[in-house]
Amino acid sequence: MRVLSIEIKNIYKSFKTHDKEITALSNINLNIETGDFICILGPSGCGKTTLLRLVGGLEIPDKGEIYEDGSIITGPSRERGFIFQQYSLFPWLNVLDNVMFGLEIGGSAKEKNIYRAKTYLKAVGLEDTENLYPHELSGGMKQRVAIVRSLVNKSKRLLMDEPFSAIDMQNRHKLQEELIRIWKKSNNTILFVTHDVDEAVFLADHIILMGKNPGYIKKIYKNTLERPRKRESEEFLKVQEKIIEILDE
Ligand SMILES: Nc1ncnc2c1ncn2[C@@H]1O[C@H](COP(=O)(O)OP(=O)(O)OP(=O)(O)O)[C@@H](O)[C@H]1O
Repeated sequence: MRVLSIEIKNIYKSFKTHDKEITALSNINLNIETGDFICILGPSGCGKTTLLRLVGGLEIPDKGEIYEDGSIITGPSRERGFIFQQYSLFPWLNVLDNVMFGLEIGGSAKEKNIYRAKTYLKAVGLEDTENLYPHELSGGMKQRVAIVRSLVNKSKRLLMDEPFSAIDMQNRHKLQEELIRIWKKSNNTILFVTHDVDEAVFLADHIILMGKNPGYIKKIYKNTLERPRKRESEEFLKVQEKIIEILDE
């Protein structure tokens, strides 16, 4: 049986600026099942980041509720690991300490966490970087460390806001493949904001297509392409075309 992980009910969110009020999101409803890979796709300003921040508990809705495992989200939690476009590592800590930040620092729990951290770092090809500092890493390596940090923190949900957009295409594709591998193993629920159709089609089970003024959900597209997905396949291109068509409507 599939279990609901996040339930978004009738959400409205606006922001006041010095001279006007902007409605960022209007009447958003969405059910996300445990283990689902969701991509949120839409034009600039349609409220993708706002929606992710609401789920993260970093913003409070004006109206409506968001539930996590049946309880209303009222603030941030370790259950939800946030990964931003801007690298969110502490520059004064090395890779291992960044990954371990916030975890128990004593006794057998520490030993276990170090073991977990090292195992995950190895899984994403970062086993030789434990003692390096963020400025010594590439953008892709920094995002891998941020993902590992969420996993070591046992976040059941990863909230990712255009995490690979500053990374060159070849490495971006590699990171997408790694993320799929990690996701399959962990059964995490992932919400991934992107403005890149190719990325959404490659990653998502469900693509949330948004429109703007004010931000709303245009369509929830169920992406049934078989995995591993091949960008050059006819089916992949067809889904891409379909998505672009809906966005342009
Ligand atoms: N803190 C804020 N104060 C005022 N307005 C805001 C704030 N955050 C977001 N907005 C406005 O809400 C709307 C949605 O913004 P949001 O960043 O969620 O969109 P987005 O789809 O993520 O855009 P992009 O793809 O450009 O990152 C925009 O009009 C934006 O200007």
